[in-house]
Amino acid sequence: MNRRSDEASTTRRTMISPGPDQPEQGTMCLVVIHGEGLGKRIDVPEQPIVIGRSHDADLHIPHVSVSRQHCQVWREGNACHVRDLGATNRTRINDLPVEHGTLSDGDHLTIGESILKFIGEGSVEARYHEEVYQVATHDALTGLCNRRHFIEIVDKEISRSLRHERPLAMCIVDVDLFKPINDTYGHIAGDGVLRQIGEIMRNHVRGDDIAARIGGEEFAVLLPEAGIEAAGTFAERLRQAVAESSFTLGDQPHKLTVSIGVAILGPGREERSSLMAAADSALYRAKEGGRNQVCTA
Ligand SMILES: Nc1nc2c(ncn2[C@@H]2O[C@H](COP(=O)(O)OP(=O)(O)OP(=O)(O)O)[C@@H](O)[C@H]2O)c(=O)[nH]1
Repeated sequence: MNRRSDEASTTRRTMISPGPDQPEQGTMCLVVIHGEGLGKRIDVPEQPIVIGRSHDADLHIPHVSVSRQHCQVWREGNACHVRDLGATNRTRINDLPVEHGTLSDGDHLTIGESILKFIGEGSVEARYHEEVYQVATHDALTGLCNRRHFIEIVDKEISRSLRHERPLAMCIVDVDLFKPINDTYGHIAGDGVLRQIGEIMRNHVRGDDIAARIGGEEFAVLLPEAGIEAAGTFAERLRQAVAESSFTLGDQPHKLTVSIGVAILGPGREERSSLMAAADSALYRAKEGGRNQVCTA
């Protein structure tokens, strides 16, 4: 028997994987592939949506080269239409300035110095961009929004609340005495605690509320349409839920608490920095007051 046929008779083939799952058919969308807003993605609906520098734009690109209301896009059947809204830097499709045009799969739409790629319906690429965007905007440990994404949402919600004269509240949540947990049980156990607190937060926010991990053991929740009373009630429920939970550390059940600072948008607090500073100083008072409590600004 020659060597070649010997190998052939003993070689086994192992199927490691049948291949990727059948990708879901994505809807048509635009993804920022260059410049400010990198990774942002927006579906193209039938109702026109606005891309621009304004916080009110459906796709907000905060860069000086982008006009406040730069262009509109909408779908009609399988076609994606674009209309320039009189932008100083005219909207371009595949680098040609347009007043009105349609996009085909893979076309580039230039908005100021940002370039968006159009991905037609059913393209596998849409899913890839969704996953990249998810990674870029979420915290890997807890799955909540990351700080950068949270800040973008806060800016947008502040602008919406001021325009419509609607309430907006922010809670900053800090784990009490977390350092001793790390020191006693190690960082991996500490990470497990953060993950569990993230899960409790996810179970408590609803609708349009946004929960985020904004620092090591610091979390935040933005509550659109909530005044001080509603936000305080939410924060108290969250505080209780954490206090009533059991955390396993070193194979033993443990109790943990959080302190929460709450602030609402209002005079002197009409910017992200002042709103966050107010929630932060309320949190400081909660810590000073003995922890495991909610303080409002
Ligand atoms: N396991 C883990 N620990 C982290 C992470 N980020 C920050 N920390 C730790 O979080 C701890 C924060 O401790 P401090 O800010 O001193 O506060 P504290 O012990 O929680 O006390 P109070 O806030 O006053 O109640 C530090 O030990 C950091 O090392 C993380 O991602 N994972």
